[in-house]
Amino acid sequence: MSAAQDTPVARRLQHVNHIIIVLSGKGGVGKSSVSTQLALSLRASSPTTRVGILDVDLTGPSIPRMLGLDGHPVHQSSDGWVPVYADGVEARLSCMSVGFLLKKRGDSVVWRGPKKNAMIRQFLGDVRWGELDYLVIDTPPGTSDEHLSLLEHMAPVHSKLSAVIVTTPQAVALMDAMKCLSFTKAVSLPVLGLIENMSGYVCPCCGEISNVFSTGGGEEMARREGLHFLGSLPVDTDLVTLLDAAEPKGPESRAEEGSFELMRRGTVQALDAATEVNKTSVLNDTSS
Ligand SMILES: Nc1ncnc2c1ncn2[C@@H]1O[C@H](COP(=O)(O)OP(=O)(O)OP(=O)(O)O)[C@@H](O)[C@H]1O
Ligand code: SF4
Repeated sequence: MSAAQDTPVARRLQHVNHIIIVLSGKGGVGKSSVSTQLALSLRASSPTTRVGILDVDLTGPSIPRMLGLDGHPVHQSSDGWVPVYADGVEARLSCMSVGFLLKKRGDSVVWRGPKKNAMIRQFLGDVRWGELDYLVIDTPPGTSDEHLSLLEHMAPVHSKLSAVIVTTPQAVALMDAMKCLSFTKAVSLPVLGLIENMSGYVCPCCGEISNVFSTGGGEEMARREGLHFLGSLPVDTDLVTLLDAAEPKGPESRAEEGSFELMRRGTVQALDAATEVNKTSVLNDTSS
């Protein structure tokens, strides 16, 4: 690590292998649900895989609720903040969110850019993530102060930083997803691929998938833009029940299910492909 890179953020992230930033152009498309399910699925991929999930949706943090961790206290140790473990003593799914710091559920954060930036720097520089295979970061919709702060602190010190974009199939959501994509190009953030959420509806009686809205728009956008398509997730009433449940639940409850497993596999394959490209370009750079 060069002196310029020896920052608190660099020290905290040096044992984090991949960082996946989850983006969506539009609000309410299921970005937090996808972040949660991606983290759960990655954790379930092997008995030793360790995953962190950082919620930087500062004005609307929903990860604690989705993981059944609402109201959990955060411990401050002499060596920084201890993340909240969604799986108790196993400690393979750690979580940090501004939601843990609010006095009560439903309180809101009304901060300007500099204060948000300071909070994000603190999350990245003070949380004791330890060794992680993946750190999944849930962000607010659109591209705002939070996204710029994340990149400002992480891009100079971490080489395996990438994004996934979540969209729904409707044209308005796809237009906003395109804006997200253009943001990633402007800031040179590699995109692993696109996930289409709320793609069809799973009948709770027979499991049949019906296309209530349009479907396939995300896949079409991925093809057009030369992105990996990481999978489509149907509207699933079971998922709403699980995510909205106030009671803590087993964190792997949905992880083995088909569409999430496909999304996890798509993401891991895209990460492997991106790592290969990096290796090849490093080899080319050194041989020229
Ligand atoms: N595939 C799905 N099937 C059924 N319900 C879903 C699905 N994806 C998300 N939801 C539900 O839609 C609502 C919004 O989801 P979520 O909070 O993940 O969206 P978001 O894009 O993160 O929102 P925000 O813009 O507030 O950050 C939640 O109630 C969630 O349970
Ligand atoms: S999908 Fe099948 S079970 Fe569901 S409402 Fe239609 S016919 Fe009934």
